[in-house]
Amino acid sequence: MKKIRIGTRQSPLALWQANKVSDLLTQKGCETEIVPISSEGDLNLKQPIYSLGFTGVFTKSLDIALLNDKIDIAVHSLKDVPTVLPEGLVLAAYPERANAADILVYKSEKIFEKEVRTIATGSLRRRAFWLNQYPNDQLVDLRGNVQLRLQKLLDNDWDGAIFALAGLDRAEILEELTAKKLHYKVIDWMISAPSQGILGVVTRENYELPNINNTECELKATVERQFLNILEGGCTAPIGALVSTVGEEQYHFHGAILSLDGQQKLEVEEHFTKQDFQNFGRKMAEKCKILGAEKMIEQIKTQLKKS
Ligand SMILES: NCc1[nH]cc(CCC(=O)O)c1CC(=O)O
Repeated sequence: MKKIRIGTRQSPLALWQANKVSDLLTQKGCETEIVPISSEGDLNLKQPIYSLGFTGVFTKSLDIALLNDKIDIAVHSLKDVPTVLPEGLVLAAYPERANAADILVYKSEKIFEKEVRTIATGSLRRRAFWLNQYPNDQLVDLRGNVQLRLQKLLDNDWDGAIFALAGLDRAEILEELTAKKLHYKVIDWMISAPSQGILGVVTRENYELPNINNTECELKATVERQFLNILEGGCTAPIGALVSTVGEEQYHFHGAILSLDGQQKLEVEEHFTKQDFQNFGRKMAEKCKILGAEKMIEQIKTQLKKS
């Protein structure tokens, strides 16, 4: 059998993820080769992500490598993968999900007593959720891979920054925080990004990938991404969605859309069973629309165009 060429971004987190998929394929008896490729989202760190002008800032160069047959599969953090893939490419496997939570990394326990905090994040969703909870806080933009972002937190006079627990865990940085005199806490009231923590493997449509899929992850990803796809319709909006397992073939959905300033929040929450998962993301998105989500999206689009 031919070697499977695994395309990945070059950040330590991306390489960890690619190696994870490589191990799974090796266990299936395949030979693999890691092919690092740089992405627009990694090269351009000056502009906020949403202002780069297209979705897929982290995935585009890997999509092109796939379509040009330079690689056989691309490994991504699924939350970076747009809900609609380029013609000819498909999501072929969802191998695992790490903890989906967002965490606050901070410098001092006094942060919780302050009246006004300065919090760094590059994510519209994290910013909006944070402002919803702490309307007086200052939010500053923060870009770069997780190592770079941690360094920027240390170099600046900010109180804290928000990260995906999965990212710090996989890049093996959680253990390093104490040595850097940093603390962290799960932000349990923040709804994570659709498919946060899930690994996604993209291939060409006709490519035969050995089975490394995890059907539980696929179910969760499908529901969360369907919710996102139907609500956002091609814009970048503060949207959270998380499916949790509550029993055998029993799940809980929690989703929300917020205004950019965090002042408005539409939240939906419901249980469902495996039998109903195919259309459940859509059902929850329609429920948000009835509550007024479309008007919020229009406002967000207008505000983002102006900024
Ligand atoms: N946009 C960057 C990105 N893409 C995926 C992760 C973390 C891993 C994951 O959520 O799967 C991160 C870092 C972060 O959000 O702090």
